Amino acid sequence: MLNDFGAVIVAAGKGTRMGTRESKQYLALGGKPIIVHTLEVFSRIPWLQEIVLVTGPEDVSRCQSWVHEYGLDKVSAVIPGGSERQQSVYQGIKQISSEWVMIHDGVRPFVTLEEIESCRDAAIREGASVLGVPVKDTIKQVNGQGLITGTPDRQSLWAVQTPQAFRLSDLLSAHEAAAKEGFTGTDDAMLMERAGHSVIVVEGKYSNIKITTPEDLEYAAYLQKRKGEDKE
Ligand SMILES: Nc1ccn([C@@H]2O[C@H](COP(=O)(O)OP(=O)(O)OP(=O)(O)O)[C@@H](O)[C@H]2O)c(=O)n1
Ligand SMILES: C[C@](O)(CO)[C@H](O)COP(=O)(O)O
Repeated sequence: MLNDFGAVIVAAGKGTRMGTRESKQYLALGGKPIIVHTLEVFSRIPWLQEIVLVTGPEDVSRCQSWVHEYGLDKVSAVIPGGSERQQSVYQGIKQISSEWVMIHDGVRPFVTLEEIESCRDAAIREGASVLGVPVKDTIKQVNGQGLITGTPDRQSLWAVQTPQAFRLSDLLSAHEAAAKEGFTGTDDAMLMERAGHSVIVVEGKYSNIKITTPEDLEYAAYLQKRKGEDKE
């Protein structure tokens, strides 16, 4: 099929910055695990062919049960990830059979269909795309002693989110090159940039938060409530 898309949802992290005993992607939000909310958003996308869910090795079976319990029929595989996000993504993309792939963090449950479609359209048009938002703060470069060493021009700074969308073959090669060179990046666009690809940023929304630290949970609860009210 032309321009067919799959998604890899990565959820194999330990949530060290959250500090809860249960990894953050399994914490309940409005009565359901955060990861289920994220999977539900992608499961409702009519043009998406397949979803690969990457979890911690010890969580594969409970995630498989949620896939059945919540009727997440687009999930084609639930597989174990690696110790770094990059390894988890690589394991996931090896299972994708579509021409294009979107990578999304399992802990970004508030992404909307509109944002996902903007990201998809930009990838088809430009070859690779990521969602992002202009930074609101002034950003400083600071050295190990706490001294400011620079203030980059804010006009050029964006906080990058997921999804990030790529041609599968390009992303596989970029991951393989990074692994060969021992490079670890914090997102997939970084690997594509290193491999010489142009990646376009599509303006998303500030509400597409990555649930990372305890204060994010309160904001997530607020966003979830607002989402429920919007549906009423
Ligand atoms: N080895 C890893 C590390 C991260 N992730 C996933 O990548 C996403 C973004 O990562 P982050 O928020 O950094 O999650 P954690 O690694 O779990 O958090 P921390 O860095 O605080 O430990 C999350 O959905 C996380 O589960 C993953 O699949 N495999
Ligand atoms: C991919 C990402 O969500 C973009 O903001 C982010 O880079 C993940 O990195 P983290 O530092 O592991 O949260």
